[in-house]
Amino acid sequence: MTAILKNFIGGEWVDGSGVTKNINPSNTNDLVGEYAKADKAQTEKAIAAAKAAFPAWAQSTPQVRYDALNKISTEILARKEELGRLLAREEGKTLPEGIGEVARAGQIFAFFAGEALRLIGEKGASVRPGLDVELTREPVGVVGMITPWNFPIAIPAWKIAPALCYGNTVVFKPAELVPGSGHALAEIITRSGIPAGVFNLVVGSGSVVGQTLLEHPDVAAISFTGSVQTGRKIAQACVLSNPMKKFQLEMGGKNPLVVLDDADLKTAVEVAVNGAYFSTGQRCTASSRLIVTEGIHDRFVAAMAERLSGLSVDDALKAGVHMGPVVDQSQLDQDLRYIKIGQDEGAKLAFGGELLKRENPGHYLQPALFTEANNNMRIAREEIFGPVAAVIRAKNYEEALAISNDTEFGLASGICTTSLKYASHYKRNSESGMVMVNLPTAGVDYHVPFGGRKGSSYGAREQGSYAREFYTTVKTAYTFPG
Ligand SMILES: NC(=O)C1=CN([C@@H]2O[C@H](COP(=O)(O)OP(=O)(O)OC[C@H]3O[C@@H](n4cnc5c(N)ncnc54)[C@H](OP(=O)(O)O)[C@@H]3O)[C@@H](O)[C@H]2O)C=CC1
Ligand SMILES: O=C(O)CCC(=O)C(=O)O
Repeated sequence: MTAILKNFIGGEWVDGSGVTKNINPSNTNDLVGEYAKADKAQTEKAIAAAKAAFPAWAQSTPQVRYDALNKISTEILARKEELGRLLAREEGKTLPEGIGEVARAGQIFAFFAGEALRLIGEKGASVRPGLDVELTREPVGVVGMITPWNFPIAIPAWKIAPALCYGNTVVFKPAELVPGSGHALAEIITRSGIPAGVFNLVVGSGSVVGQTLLEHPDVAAISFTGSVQTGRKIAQACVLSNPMKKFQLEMGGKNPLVVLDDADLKTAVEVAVNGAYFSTGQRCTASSRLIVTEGIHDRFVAAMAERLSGLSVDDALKAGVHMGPVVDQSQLDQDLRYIKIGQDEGAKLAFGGELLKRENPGHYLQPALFTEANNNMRIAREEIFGPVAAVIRAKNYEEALAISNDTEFGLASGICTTSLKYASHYKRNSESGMVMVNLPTAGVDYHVPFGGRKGSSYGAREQGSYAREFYTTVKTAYTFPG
């Protein structure tokens, strides 16, 4: 019997009113852990604790915040192998991917430790004689964080670190499917020296914990990453709440990767395989539309099929595995449903798409590659969120660009080409928040803005110093010295 891991509310570890089980998708007989589920009343307590802690934390010195964030970073980085193993075990990323994600979380805390020292206001002349104008940034208040299962430590890190850095207090709800990494992060945060109530962890469902955060008048802002469907509900709730809440939404993608005739074939295949299938394709930045021009199309498809046949799909913790399992049965059902939809729509399943059996029972799916797809098909328009990509043929660069932009999403996009002219044109004209040249659409730096356009994102950018737009509010002060 393992102990049920508790929630952290107002500086204390507390029992929940239910339990959520964390199951290893590589081996569904393996119980990773059991976690106390918070109910509405406990979530309200966490909000009250965060509200009470806010005035003092908002006034804390940059040195205090630097020290806390730096301490969190140091512990995460020192334990990256162990935490990476936990992450891979609960989410199904491969071990190197899990360790990489943990390292990224540690680096994010280090970055925001430094940011705490860099937050300085501005002073300027007034348009009226004799007056001074000062611009300062103040924290927003209690921030509710609702995070998804696909990056169980990096996404919480890139929300919690800036929130604390700029003087906000936090109520953090990890995805119920993968609470382990969020819980481990919370333990580390509790050892950082921050006062009780500044950071609170409430594991529980979106419909209870998430909904309470959305409805509560003392939550000033919501930072959300997840599906478009839930994102819309969050936007609505934040606008209808009284007072209205600030909110930021990072949602889906249907990210294009354009491959031009002049691309280096080997590079294009590596970029496409990484972008579409690594992390089991469960990245909002994954390349799910591979838009390939006529002259390279057949060679690209043949090379992709060959490369995919060499990928090892197995237990995320096994050495040498390229792709772990799908996160759970419901996501696997969604992937299989879309594979059937693609076939029914007339696309050709050129590789994969079948369930795989491995030593232990898990959600193993052979990466699927469709060809002969067109951009009107559902497999080219709707986010699948699994290891499924579709090749769409284009006559030339101009048509490839038009297809690339013909989507309701706009998170990431990429192009493989050796032409400076096309690369430059694509960077300027691709309607996405992040553009990659000869690089996978997924996999980004932690010190620069992350976010998209159109249906992919709403509100201020996350990550890097741009995160301050969301986690602070600007005050304009006028002084007449007399
Ligand atoms: N763009 C991205 O980064 C991601 C996109 N997705 C997409 O979403 C699909 C479904 O995945 P899923 O995890 O269910 O995504 P959701 O959008 O449902 O979940 C994301 C987070 O929102 C919470 N949530 C759900 N409903 C509510 C609500 N009514 N009020 C407040 N919070 C809520 C969830 O809680 P809980 O799940 O704990 O109940 C979770 O913490 C995927 O197949 C994929 O297409 C998923 C993950 C990330
Ligand atoms: O591509 C990345 O590095 C980040 C992807 C991401 O944030 C997501 O899938 O939610």
